[in-house]
Amino acid sequence: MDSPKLILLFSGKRKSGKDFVTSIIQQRLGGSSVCAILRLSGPLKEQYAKEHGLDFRRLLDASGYKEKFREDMIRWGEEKRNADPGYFCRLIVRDVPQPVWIVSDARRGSDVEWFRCRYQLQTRTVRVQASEQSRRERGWVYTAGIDDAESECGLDQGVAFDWTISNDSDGPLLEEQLERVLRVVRTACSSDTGPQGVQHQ
Ligand SMILES: Nc1ncnc2c1ncn2[C@@H]1O[C@H](COP(=O)(O)OP(=O)(O)OP(=O)(O)O)[C@@H](O)[C@H]1O
Ligand SMILES: C[C@@](O)(CCOP(=O)(O)O)CC(=O)O
Repeated sequence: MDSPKLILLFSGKRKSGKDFVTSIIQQRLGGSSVCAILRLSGPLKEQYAKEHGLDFRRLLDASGYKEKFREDMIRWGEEKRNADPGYFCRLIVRDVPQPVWIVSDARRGSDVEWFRCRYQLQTRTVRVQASEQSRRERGWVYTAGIDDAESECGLDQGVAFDWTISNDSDGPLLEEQLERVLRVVRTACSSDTGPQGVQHQ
């Protein structure tokens, strides 16, 4: 099994900026040769697109396309997860050589448990927070059945996040907040023993 030095599990509501923030972290760490961004929704969207004759690439981007199918994709993914909660987790960690893994879309307690159980020392959790106003400005529209369901609310309680990042244009500077996370990642990467004893700040 591949053994990463550090795994950052990101979660946050729709349009909080998970993709935006994780991509900055990847760039700051030196790009995709050092840091892999893994999406639980990647294999889900790929299989869903195949079965339903959809455009997989467009399901991955930040446009409105994926929103047309979100409710049904959630239902479809939950069927798989109910049968096997680690189904998508196992798929995304296959053959990942980079020392730092970012999972950009943890949504459920079972996602966090899966990583903590297998990579106890390496796993850290990061919450991306944004106001409803910021999220609306980025295109979010409240949708009953999605925004009040497990896919969006599964990690609202029950996880003591190692870091919470505020991603609002009128909030604390993003770069300064990310620097705290980056310091810990760099320390873990430069230590022979990995993240043991590396404290978050
Ligand atoms: N701090 C920011 N400054 C400028 N644009 C931002 C910022 N954060 C997010 N955005 C933009 O807002 C949009 C939504 O962000 P992003 O796709 O990262 O959110 P997300 O949490 O991954 O959303 P979803 O889960 O709904 O796909 C994107 O177009 C992104 O570029
Ligand atoms: C179907 C689903 O994977 C869509 C995720 O899309 P995105 O991370 O918002 O691009 C959400 C879920 O798994 O509950």
